[in-house]
Amino acid sequence: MALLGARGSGLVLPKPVTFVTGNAKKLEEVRAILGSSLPFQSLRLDLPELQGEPEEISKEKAKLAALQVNGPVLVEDTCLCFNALKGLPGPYIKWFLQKLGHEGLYNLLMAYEDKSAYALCSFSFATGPSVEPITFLGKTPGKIVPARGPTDFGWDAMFQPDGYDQTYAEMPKEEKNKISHRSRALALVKSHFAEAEYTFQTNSL
Ligand SMILES: O=P(O)(O)OP(=O)(O)OP(=O)(O)OC[C@H]1O[C@@H](n2cnc3c(O)ncnc32)[C@H](O)[C@@H]1O
Ligand SMILES: [Mg+2]
Repeated sequence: MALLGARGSGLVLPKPVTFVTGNAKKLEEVRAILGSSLPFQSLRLDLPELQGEPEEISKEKAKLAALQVNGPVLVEDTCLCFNALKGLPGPYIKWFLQKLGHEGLYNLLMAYEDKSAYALCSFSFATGPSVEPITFLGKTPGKIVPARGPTDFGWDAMFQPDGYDQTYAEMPKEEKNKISHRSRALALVKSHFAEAEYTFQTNSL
């Protein structure tokens, strides 16, 4: 056995971290945001869509992923929360978007003057299947608008972050990645890894 990344005095992990998601667009953003700062591998897997509070959903997702991978995993769950609807659709946004589309989602807010919303990303990291995951939250406030821009990533076209006159979909990717819910949560993930100084075990041939 040899140790990789042997700068650390932290916990030795049996394998590299695997980011588990069924969403190629998420993976693309996670790659762009992390760059070479936190090496990881990815596994395309549709984990169950759970119910509950965002942090709990994310933690449960990490436990399920760690069982599949049998090693360290990173997962995330994303919510889109309408303030007028007391945070709904929240973690159920995937089904709302799938059934109602952008227009139907916007129409949910027709009866309300308050179009404010926030995007919330909950990353969870588990070092293995029998270890309690740690969660990192990132939130970006904004408002819900009729769809503008490309519609190839979820609800990007209908979310306009505060302080911008473009929707996430209209912004250059680098701009979204600077201020997004995902990048804010990943900044905390990065700090955690910097502090924890994990080292990774690898088989040396
Ligand atoms: O396998 P996982 O990682 O769960 O991928 P998913 O697509 O099922 O994702 P979620 O369960 O977190 O559901 C979130 C929904 O919000 C969408 N979404 C996630 N991040 C987004 C972002 O940054 N911008 C726009 N839509 C996003 C995503 O396409 C889903 O419809
Ligand atoms: Mg999902």
